[in-house]
Amino acid sequence: MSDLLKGTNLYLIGMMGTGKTTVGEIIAKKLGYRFVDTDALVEQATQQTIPDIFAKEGEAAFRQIETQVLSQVAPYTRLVVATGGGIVTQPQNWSYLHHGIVVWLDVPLALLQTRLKGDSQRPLLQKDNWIDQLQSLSQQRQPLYAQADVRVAITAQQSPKTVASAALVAVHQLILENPVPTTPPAIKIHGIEPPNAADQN
Ligand SMILES: Nc1ncnc2c1ncn2[C@@H]1O[C@H](COP(=O)(O)OP(=O)(O)O)[C@@H](O)[C@H]1O
Ligand SMILES: O=C(O)C1=C[C@@H](OP(=O)(O)O)[C@@H](O)[C@H](O)C1
Ligand SMILES: [Mg+2]
Repeated sequence: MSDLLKGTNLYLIGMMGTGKTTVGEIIAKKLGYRFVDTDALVEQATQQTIPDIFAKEGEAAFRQIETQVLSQVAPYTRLVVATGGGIVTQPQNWSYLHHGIVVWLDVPLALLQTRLKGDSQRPLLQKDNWIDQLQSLSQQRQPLYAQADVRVAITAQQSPKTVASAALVAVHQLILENPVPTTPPAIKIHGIEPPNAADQN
């Protein structure tokens, strides 16, 4: 499986609470890839927690840092990247996400509510009507998550390990259908003929 991926990064997307951070680490171990989490990288870069960044600088500032972190991660290979749930909302982020294979962890709203009840680390949910907010964000983002290469539909019975296996099966299937090229395809720039692919080796 690792061979078929040829170092291509996996980006996990999905709503808060779908398990991107938890499952991403397991997938990375299974693949012999490194694991990174954009939220952790944002916290490392700013030396602030996510709740503090939202409180002191606001969501727009957080999104800018998130994009910067994503852009710095994208040139690396052999990574499983757990993203923050809102990464899909910034169109420029997609140019980085599409460097790799984008995997959507899709969890029913009711299950997300169970997992996120009492959470204090997700600033967007720190309000009395957090369930409405979760539902509204999920609805708004649905078409964005649907731009993923692969969707993994998750039920309450699936442990993180089972979800990781299901995600890898789905990615494997995708690669069998669309093999990752060994060399990038030649690009034609301003009418100049690309060199013969054989000459590039
Ligand atoms: N498959 C699963 N089964 C049960 N609990 C899970 C599963 N995946 C994640 N969780 C739990 O749900 C919560 C949110 O998981 P997390 O990995 O932080 O999600 P995300 O990074 O997508 O917001 C955590 O408490 C985690 O332990
Ligand atoms: O959905 C979102 O907008 C957010 C999701 C969080 O990450 P997780 O999806 O890992 O919880 C974190 O980036 C921040 O609180 C904003
Ligand atoms: Mg996370």
